[in-house]
Amino acid sequence: DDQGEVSAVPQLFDVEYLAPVEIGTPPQTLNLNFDTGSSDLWVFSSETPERQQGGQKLFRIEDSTTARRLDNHTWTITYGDGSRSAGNVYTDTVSVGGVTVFGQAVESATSVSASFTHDAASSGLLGLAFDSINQVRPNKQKTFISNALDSLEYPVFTANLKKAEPGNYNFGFIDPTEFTGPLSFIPINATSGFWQFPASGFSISQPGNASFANSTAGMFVPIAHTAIADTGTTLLLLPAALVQAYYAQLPGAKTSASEGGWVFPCKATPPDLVLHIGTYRAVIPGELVRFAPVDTDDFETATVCYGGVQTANGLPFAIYGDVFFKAQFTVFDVEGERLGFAPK
Ligand SMILES: O=C(CCCl)NNC1=[NH+]CCN1
Repeated sequence: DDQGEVSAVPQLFDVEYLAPVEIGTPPQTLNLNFDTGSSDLWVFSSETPERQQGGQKLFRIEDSTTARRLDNHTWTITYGDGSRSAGNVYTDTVSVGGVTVFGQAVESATSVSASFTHDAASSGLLGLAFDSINQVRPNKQKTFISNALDSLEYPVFTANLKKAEPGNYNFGFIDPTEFTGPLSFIPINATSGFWQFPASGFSISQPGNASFANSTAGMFVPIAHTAIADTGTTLLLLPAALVQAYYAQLPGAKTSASEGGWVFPCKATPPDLVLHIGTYRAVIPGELVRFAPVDTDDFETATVCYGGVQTANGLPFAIYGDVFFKAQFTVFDVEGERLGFAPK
């Protein structure tokens, strides 16, 4: 009964979290973006045009004695942020933190969009959503976690991301030292292929006063919404009405056309945001909302800061991205189709 742990290293301003993945024989280690919002494992490879490469470490297919071409199969994907990639399909041996899958579909990029080209640190993505939204055709392929599930001690994986320091993903076990208090589980709806769940609204609490969050003092704002748990998205993208009501509690907060979202004075301390998920109260500390400096490249000198909470524009659901996972330890219960949350 297998289990594994892998470090999740944040890139600048926690824009994404990369974890090492071993592919092929002998193993080639690539740092991939673990993405619970998609279901394809794709890599920059020896088939990626040089003009679309930007310094990424490549999967050298010809150097792997166990790589096998999946003939007449291709893939193409477009992510929620408009980034895209496409290519050919191989199967090979893939290991994450000691958990090994033989015959894993490894999607080789023959085309990537500019945002991937300009992201030198990421050699691709490892999808952790459900198989139904895998983009390989004519026959969909299974995700790493789907292939690994029967070999895991428990059919789960967990996310423990941190602000500006490495966190970790665990496969096959729940480490009780990574969270405080009891886990609170909610059922998810996997029909759309995502880790999708309902949330009922939010309340505000003053920083560092979580107990206040549960009192009547922190007025509950009943803006119900559907959300997906998505480690591949950087920010916490919520319904416009909810975001407006939250930033109304932060003096000087405003939307900026030039910055493309909500900004506020860096010297302000944003209130904690308490998201109501069933009976669970997910506290997002205000310091996570102070996401990045805008007018300089460090928080000490910047006067304008970009919010970690932004509007989920034109999407059919809210996206609980990395800002959420920096505050909440999360269990992805694949077999049980449940999410478990706990403070940490
Ligand atoms: O595509 C989404 C949103 C699904 Cl609605 N998340 N995953 C991701 N990977 C790269 C950019 N974003």
